[in-house]
Amino acid sequence: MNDFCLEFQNFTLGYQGHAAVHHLSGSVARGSLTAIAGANGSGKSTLLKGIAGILKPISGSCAAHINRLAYLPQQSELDRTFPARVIDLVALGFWQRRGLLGRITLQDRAELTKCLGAVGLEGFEKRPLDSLSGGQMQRALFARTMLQDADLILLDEPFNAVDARTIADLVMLVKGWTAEGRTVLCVLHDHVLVREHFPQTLLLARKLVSWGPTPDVMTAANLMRARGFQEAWDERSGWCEERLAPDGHGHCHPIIDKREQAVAAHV
Ligand SMILES: Nc1ncnc2c1ncn2[C@@H]1O[C@H](COP(=O)(O)OP(=O)(O)OP(=O)(O)O)[C@@H](O)[C@H]1O
Repeated sequence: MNDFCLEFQNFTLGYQGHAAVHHLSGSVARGSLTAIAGANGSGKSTLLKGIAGILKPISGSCAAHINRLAYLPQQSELDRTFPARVIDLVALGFWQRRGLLGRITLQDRAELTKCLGAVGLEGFEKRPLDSLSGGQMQRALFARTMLQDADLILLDEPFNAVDARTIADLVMLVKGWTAEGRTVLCVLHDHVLVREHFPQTLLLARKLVSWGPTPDVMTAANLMRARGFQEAWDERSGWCEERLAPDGHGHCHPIIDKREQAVAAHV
């Protein structure tokens, strides 16, 4: 197997032909734990959606050398009013193995109970989802992720609005996954958490600012560069234009570049 789990080549993603992540190239090592950091609107969720295949690239590619992928979106994207119980949500983790209409075996049931125990939700099987606290919901989603038995796990702000104890428990689980050889990419806003627990960081400001070992990436200079790029990038000027090159191939042209250079020159 390839030592790399993901390989990006000029990977460019966006909406309605406008790029939100520009020309990303590089590789993610198998079994690595990477934080994806950046300001609001810097393209972090867009990147995860591109890796998960929910969003098709405008240009470039992302080669995933994996068997199974698990993607945990932001909680705000989930509908908790759906009349379902914890067991129904967590059992969805089996669908890649059993199919959507597949029967859950006794062994599956035991595995599910074990995963609920691992996230501290023993006995919660029959609780309706809308009765869970934010932290309990996040624990249930982590249990579902565990059941997916994926070799690439994408987490979008999994520690938002959960207390310190829940964060500590969930971080332990994530570290356990990478110890098992799984690769984890995690969108995070909390720089303290990033520095403390994530060996690798990818810092985005719609384009790549820096990527590598966390102490090398999370420097004051890089964070200032990221902020500078982001501030320069207002909604009007931030979009890429899809242009046709003379050979007829579409090309994503970041019209912000001159403004970025101007801002970067001042920081
Ligand atoms: N469905 C969509 N349609 C159009 N534009 C979108 C869509 N989703 C995101 N965008 C835009 O793409 C840009 C990047 O958004 P994205 O959600 O990836 O940022 P983010 O770094 O995850 O932000 P946050 O930290 O606020 O969650 C933003 O300008 C956003 O408004």
